[in-house]
Formats: sequence, C-alpha cells, structure tokens
Amino acid sequence: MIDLTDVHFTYGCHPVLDGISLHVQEGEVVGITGPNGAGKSTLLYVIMGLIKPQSGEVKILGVPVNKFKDWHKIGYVSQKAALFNRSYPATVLEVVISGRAAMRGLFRFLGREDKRRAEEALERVNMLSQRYTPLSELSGGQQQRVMIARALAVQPRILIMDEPTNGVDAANLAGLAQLFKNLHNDGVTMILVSHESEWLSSFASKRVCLDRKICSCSCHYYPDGIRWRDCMNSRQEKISLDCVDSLVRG
Ligand SMILES: Nc1ncnc2c1ncn2[C@@H]1O[C@H](COP(=O)(O)OP(=O)(O)OP(=O)(O)O)[C@@H](O)[C@H]1O
Repeated sequence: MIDLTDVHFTYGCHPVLDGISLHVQEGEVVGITGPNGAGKSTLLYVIMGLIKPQSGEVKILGVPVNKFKDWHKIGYVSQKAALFNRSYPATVLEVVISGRAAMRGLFRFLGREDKRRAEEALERVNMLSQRYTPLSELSGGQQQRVMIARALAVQPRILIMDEPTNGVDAANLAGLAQLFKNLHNDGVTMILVSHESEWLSSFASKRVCLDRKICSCSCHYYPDGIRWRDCMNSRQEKISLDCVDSLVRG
C-alpha cells in the first residue's frame, strides 16, 4: 500500500533520511520509533507528499506520491493535533464532521451521510455518547480519540498518526492501544510514530526503529525484540545499521 525505495531527504545540508526503504502491506500496523530528531515526522511528511525527497521513490497505493490524488483514502493525525485549539467552541460531533468537510471541500453541503459517518467513527473510538459535549470539556485522552475519529470519518484505507499518545496520560495508554488493536482487527492499515516503544510493541505488527536510517526492523518475518529495545540507545551504542529492505520484504 505504501512503498518507499531508497529515499534520501536533506534539510539544507542536514541529512535527515538516508536511504529509507519501507514497504507497508494492507492490514499491517507499522510502529515507528527512534530518538529525538531521528527523522520520524519527516518520514511521514515524505509519505504524505508534504515534502519531496532529493532522491528515491515513494508510492501510495501503487501511484507515485506526486501523482497521487485520492488523499481522502489517507487519514492523518498530525503531531500538532495535540496543539489543536481545544477551547474552540465546537462539540465533539462538529469537530469530527469537519474532517468530512476537508474531504468534500469546504463549501460543499454536509448532509445526513456525513453525520452518520461521523457518528460511526465516534462509536469506533467509544466516544459516541459524548458527541454533543464541547471538546474543551474532555480529557487529553478523550480529545485524542476525537481527533482519531475525525481521521476515521473519511473511511481511510490507511491511517497515519504522529505521536498519538501526546496529551494522553499513562492510565489511558492501554485504552488507546486497545483502540488500535480493534482498528487492526477491522483491517485498518496504520502507520504510527511514537516515542513510547514498549507501548507500540503491544499492538504493532511491524516495528521500525529509525535514526536517519532504518536501524532495526522487526516483524513476523524477522522477530528482533532486542534491537527494538536498543533502538532508543542507538546513538550511544551504535548498533549496526544494516536493516533492511531484504528483511522488510521477508
Ligand atoms: N523545517 C526544517 N528545517 C530544517 N531542519 C528541520 C526542519 N524540520 C526538522 N528539521 C530537523 O530534521 C531533523 C529530523 O526532524 P524530525 O522532526 O523529523 O525528527 P523526529 O524524529 O520526528 O523528532 P522528535 O521525536 O523530536 O519529534 C531534526 O534534526 C530537526 O531539527
């Protein structure tokens, strides 16, 4: 569904992604972790076509990203969703429906179908009963669920999330993991970036550690828990950066 082949990206003269190859298949849940500044968000921007790599190839659903048009098939919850103005005077349902507006075009009429899809998405994240509650009255974890529902309301084939645990306290992390397990069981393909590597391990079907390069990759083809754990220390311990494409491909 998503194919990156030998992607290089540099901000000015600062290399951030160094030969990334990653293949995401339908139904996979890919958890990406790594140290601060490792290039995790940059990798998502490249996948989303928000920035153009200097070299390499990015394909979404078989189409080169620069020619890809069906963005409504991709749900994206950015890291900045945590910075969303949560005191904005809108109810939960209005926030989720606004995701449909982004899909249909801002000035198109939103109808019963949009409301139904928004309510379905809220049900999936277990927030339907709060649909008329102002967003500002919810906890950080509940607000994060609403932002995920907003992305789900467009019925994406792939859901991409950058640090979905932002604003979620430790007590609610397990609930969020359960939500992603449920979405996985429903067949939603997901790519998640998170610092919470142990938390990601509890539900990701493929785990990727990034530090400019892919420094480890573990999946059902190649279980490699030790490297995954060492990932966050990779700068200090300099574990060998030999992952790869061959492993990811199985
Ligand atoms: N617009 C930009 N211009 C120049 N350098 C940038 C820009 N955005 C990010 N960088 C640099 O690129 C590197 C990778 O940033 P990125 O945000 O992708 O890392 P990250 O792994 O998501 O980090 P974190 O875990 O801290 O969010 C960092 O060194 C960062 O300083």
